[in-house]
Amino acid sequence: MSKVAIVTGSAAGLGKGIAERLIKDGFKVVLHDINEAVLNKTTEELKAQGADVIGVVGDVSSYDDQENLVKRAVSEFGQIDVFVNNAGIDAVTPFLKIEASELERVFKINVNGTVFGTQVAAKQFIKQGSKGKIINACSIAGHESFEILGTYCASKHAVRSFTHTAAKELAKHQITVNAYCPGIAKTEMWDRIDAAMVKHSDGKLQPGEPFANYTAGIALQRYQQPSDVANLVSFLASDESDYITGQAILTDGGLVYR
Ligand SMILES: NC(=O)C1=CN([C@@H]2O[C@H](COP(=O)(O)OP(=O)(O)OC[C@H]3O[C@@H](n4cnc5c(N)ncnc54)[C@H](O)[C@@H]3O)[C@@H](O)[C@H]2O)C=CC1
Ligand SMILES: CC(=O)C(C)=O
Repeated sequence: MSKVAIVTGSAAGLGKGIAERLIKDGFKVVLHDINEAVLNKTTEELKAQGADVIGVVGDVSSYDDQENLVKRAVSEFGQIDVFVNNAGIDAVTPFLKIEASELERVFKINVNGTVFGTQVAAKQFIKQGSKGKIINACSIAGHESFEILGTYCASKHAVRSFTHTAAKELAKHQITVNAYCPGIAKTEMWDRIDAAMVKHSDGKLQPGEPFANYTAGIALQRYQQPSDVANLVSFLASDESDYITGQAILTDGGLVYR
């Protein structure tokens, strides 16, 4: 029987790449995103390629939406095996200008979203009496704290911490919890980060320069493709990773060394 994976924030970017790879690996996939129009487009695109997918609209920062996501997955496909907490947002602000609204917005999605996704997935795995795999989007920013990315970095450090705690508590149910930590991938997220870094540079940086500066530090001398990230998630979603839990694994072409 085919396994079932849920991937949040999978209408575009890294989440879409992960969904495509899991489909190739033989999974039925539940796509999920807050952006209904793009989600519908991606769902139709993948169905047209023969994939067994459904799309569910929702906001990861809402526990009810996450519960509904699992309910929809189970009613459509009968069970779940893998839950990828991929959805996340960025923020670029000099430290002295960080406001409460930014902290709340970013933590609600990146941290609360990951915690709620982990909770609803784990409850379903326990109900099924099956093993399960929870895979979280962390980042190089969950291992290192970069200038003017303070809120984002703190949220990803929190994701790494919750990955450790959840792994320890859920291991007795044969549920593993791991995280993938990408480096610099040219998705819409980095387009936004680049534009914001230019805005905060007082005319010192031109569009494209922040991205170029970050990628210049990559040992393998190229920026990341969604497929690079998906390769790691594919492994973490497979039985091959059964003896790995509580790890936040870097996939960054050689940028941050831990
Ligand atoms: N792009 C990069 O270089 C890196 C990205 N990451 C992480 O990987 C994950 C994916 O990043 P990207 O694909 O680059 O981002 P992206 O911004 O290009 O795409 C994110 C997707 O998530 C959706 N989304 C946003 N808020 C949501 C919410 N509240 N509920 C449901 N869906 C929501 C968006 O509509 C979008 O389709 C994020 O957690 C990000 O922090 C980590 C390291 C590097
Ligand atoms: C987008 C991201 O995760 C960075 C800048 O590390």
